[in-house]
Amino acid sequence: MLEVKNLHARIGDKEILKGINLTINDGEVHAIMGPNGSGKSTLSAVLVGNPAYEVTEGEAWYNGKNLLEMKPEDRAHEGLFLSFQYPVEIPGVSMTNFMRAAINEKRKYHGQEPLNASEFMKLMREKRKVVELDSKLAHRSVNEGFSGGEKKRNEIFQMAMLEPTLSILDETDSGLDVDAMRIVAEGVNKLSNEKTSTIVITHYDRLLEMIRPQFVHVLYKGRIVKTAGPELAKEIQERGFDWIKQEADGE
Ligand SMILES: Nc1ncnc2c1ncn2[C@@H]1O[C@H](COP(=O)(O)OP(=O)(O)OP(=O)(O)O)[C@@H](O)[C@H]1O
Repeated sequence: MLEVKNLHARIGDKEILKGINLTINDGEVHAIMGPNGSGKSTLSAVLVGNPAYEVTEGEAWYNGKNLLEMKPEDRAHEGLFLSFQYPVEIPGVSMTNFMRAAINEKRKYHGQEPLNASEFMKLMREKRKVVELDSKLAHRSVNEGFSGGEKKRNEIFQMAMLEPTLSILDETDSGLDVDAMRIVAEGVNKLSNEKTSTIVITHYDRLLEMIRPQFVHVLYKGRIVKTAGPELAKEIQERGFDWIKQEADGE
């Protein structure tokens, strides 16, 4: 699904990613943890093609394609999805129109006919049920005046609609309460299958208890310095990051 090799990236003259190596196979769920400022959000931004970051070295292959050479919108059309730490509000654009444009752009990219109004509404209804999104929210402007939890549910709804193959959920510091965490976790669990993969960026062991990743990575100073199973998240919760920092700095 995804193979990242020796990825280096910077913003301005500050190097943030300093050689990331990460392999994600179909059907796997990976968690990325790490102290504040270690580069977690930067990694997700670079993978989806945020132009603010410059890749200076390394490679990223996504289902056999050179991810770094693809335009950001094509990465999305190819099935990459990023859920933001802080979802944006788009006043005046209804969720329905927003999703219809997104779905039909993706269909066009794959040489498919656009969905007509009734096909689209049927899909909306189906997916709303999966993530238990209130129909009133679906008819309002994108995220406008939504509570934090409603924005999260809405993002998971967008994910359900777009059927990504690789989802990156950046939940670091997003201040999720227990209910919002459950929404994210249930959404990920319901939408996961053997052909999709997920990267969850989080500080919360609670979220990982619900999502159960097979791999937990620790990012520190722009590198993945430790990889283990879900027990690592528990250990970090109990012991913090200092011991991992010491191990990494001592090398
Ligand atoms: N636009 C920017 N301009 C300057 N520095 C930036 C910019 N974006 C990120 N950085 C810096 O890059 C480093 C890594 O930031 P990043 O947001 O990737 O960390 P993070 O691991 O996601 O942190 P957190 O856990 O606090 O969300 C930080 O030192 C940050 O200040």
